[in-house]
Amino acid sequence: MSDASAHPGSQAPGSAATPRLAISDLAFGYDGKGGRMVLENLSLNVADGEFVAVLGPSGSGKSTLLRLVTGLARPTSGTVTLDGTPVTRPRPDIGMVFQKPTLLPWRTVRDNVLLPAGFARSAGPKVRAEADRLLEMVGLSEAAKAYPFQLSGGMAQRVGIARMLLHNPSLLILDEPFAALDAMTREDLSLELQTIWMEGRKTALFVTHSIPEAVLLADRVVVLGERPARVVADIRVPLPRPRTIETMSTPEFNAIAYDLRNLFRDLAGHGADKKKGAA
Ligand SMILES: Nc1ncnc2c1ncn2[C@@H]1O[C@H](COP(=O)(O)OP(=O)(O)OP(=O)(O)O)[C@@H](O)[C@H]1O
Repeated sequence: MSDASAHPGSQAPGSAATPRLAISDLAFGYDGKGGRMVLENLSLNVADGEFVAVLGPSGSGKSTLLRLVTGLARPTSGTVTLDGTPVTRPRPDIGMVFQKPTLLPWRTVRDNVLLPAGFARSAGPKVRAEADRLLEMVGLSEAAKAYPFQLSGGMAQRVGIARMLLHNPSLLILDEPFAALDAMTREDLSLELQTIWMEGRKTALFVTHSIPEAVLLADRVVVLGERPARVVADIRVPLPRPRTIETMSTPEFNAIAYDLRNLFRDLAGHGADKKKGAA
């Protein structure tokens, strides 16, 4: 099942195709070395321009992994390097989106997009123009002066995506960005994310609980095991791009989704009463 050796993104650091993002022998516990570890022996490489989805049982440490990759937390041991440089703090070339976009309620949509640049008053004209371009790209030009309470969940997440893109990051880190949305909006935004990723030639690491969403978007789906988590499977998704809603009804798509579903059943011990990590 594991396909780790077959893909350039899974080669060792320093090999012919040096990965953009190299996660090496990562360990992390919230209580330090003596406490119960969340991640252990976790290694994962992501190649330049690759879209990698991360699936795993609930509580296995997916969000924790993303916190380490973005520099919001430091590993107990092991390393995270981006373009050969250790990631030790949040940086402008790494853009992040979370399940809830955490918009400032007293600021307009436009100011929320401009938050990383210190709002409209302190941002220069170039950055303000970029915010307007991004708002147009995510279909929110007309809502630029609205406040977060006036937005639907999908609109709010679009603001979060535009904000993530303000400094044109080359690595996108997305933690269940569409989990709180209805099915149709979720599909629309997934395909918009694919466009943003393809047109911007970005690298993406994307956590989701949805097997179809992972297969629709990713070049590779990596699966984390139970806590302390490490990568237990690494599956290539060789479906042509751009993928569409129709892609989801092809036999190739369904075969990959089926394999992943079986893998999850194995991880959860087949029991109907056991918690499931993906749908
Ligand atoms: N700030 C924290 N302090 C202590 N323990 C934490 C903290 N944040 C998370 N944990 C624990 O670390 C483990 C991994 O949590 P994490 O949120 O990374 O998992 P996850 O795979 O993203 O979960 P889910 O799929 O449910 O979102 C869980 O057991 C959680 O209770």
